Amino acid sequence: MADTELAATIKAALAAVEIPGGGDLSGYGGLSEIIVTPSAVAFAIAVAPGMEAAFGPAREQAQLAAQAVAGTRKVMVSLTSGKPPAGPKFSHGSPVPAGKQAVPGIKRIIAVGSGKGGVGKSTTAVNLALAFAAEGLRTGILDADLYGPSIPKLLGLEGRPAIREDGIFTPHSAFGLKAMSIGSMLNPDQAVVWRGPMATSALRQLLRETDWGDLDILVVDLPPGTGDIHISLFQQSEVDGVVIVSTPQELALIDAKKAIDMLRRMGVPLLGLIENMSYFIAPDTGTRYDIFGTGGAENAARSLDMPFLGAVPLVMSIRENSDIGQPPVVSAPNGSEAQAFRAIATKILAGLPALRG
Ligand SMILES: Nc1ncnc2c1ncn2[C@@H]1O[C@H](COP(=O)(O)OP(=O)(O)OP(=O)(O)O)[C@@H](O)[C@H]1O
Repeated sequence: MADTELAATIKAALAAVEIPGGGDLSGYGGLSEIIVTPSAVAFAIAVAPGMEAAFGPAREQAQLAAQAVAGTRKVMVSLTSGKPPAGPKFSHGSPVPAGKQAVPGIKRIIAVGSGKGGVGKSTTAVNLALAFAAEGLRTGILDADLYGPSIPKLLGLEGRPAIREDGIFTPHSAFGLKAMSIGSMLNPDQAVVWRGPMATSALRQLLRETDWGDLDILVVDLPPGTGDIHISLFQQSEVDGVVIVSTPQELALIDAKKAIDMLRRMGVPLLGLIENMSYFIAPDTGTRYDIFGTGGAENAARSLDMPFLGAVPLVMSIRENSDIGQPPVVSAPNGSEAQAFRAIATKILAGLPALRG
């Protein structure tokens, strides 16, 4: 069944779920969009404060009704309370929709995603965060790639984050960034097997139970693709925008397009596409080789009607310095790699709406 068809079938099935005060869930204004991904189905029921317990049975019935038609996909139904339901979909300038909560002290959140793994998403996230800090912004980075956390290595973080007496994490400090990663809480060789609810609750804790202080911007390094973590982050938090990293190959771009399509359907603002490992600079001669052709990601961005934010070359020094926890933006701030990341960061900042509150 196509995703849209499945969402419609689930919505129809929710007509059998009665809600407090009369009426059925299918026609209820607080029912969110039903998000269908290859492995999951998620939606939220927004209720007025104090009505959570009354809506509990409806949530359970909704879960069963959706699971009955969702096949092997995992169904996640969350009950959220806050502002009254309904109203326009999230967009800048409009109030925060029901269920989405700003993180106190953090003015802007941008997430870095990719269609497939290994395209340099985490490297980009770290260097963009450092470039924002170099612009004078108080910046944090959150490693939400719980299945393959690489921020500790990229920033050379050592040890576990301190935990205050009230259970709140104190983030690591690295090159002027505040940084949190589940990676610093695991043994180096520990295989991470997160089941969906565990992963989403771990993300919630890392984001909301960390003493970030006052930040102008928090960069979130997402897992590749789209899954539970994305759904949970975008449903629960006000994310100002997502940048997508892709390499120029056709296959990587196809995956990037799929992720972009899914994010659009979640109503997440897309800030633009970055092409990483775009071209190769020979270390001995400095000659540029367009090994994958040119303009692939730029054309893809145009066809997707989203900004192209810039290209980062494939350079040995990026890999070498990243592997030893010395990202180019701080280890060689005047080098061409650092300049490439800084130019992209400037473009992202120019495209962001004014600071919240
Ligand atoms: N522009 C670049 N030039 C050379 N090497 C790069 C470049 N960008 C990333 N790399 C290297 O490619 C590897 C993968 O990068 P990274 O971990 O950032 O990718 P990712 O997309 O976050 O991967 P994952 O799916 O594991 O999260 C790393 O070894 C990194 O140092």
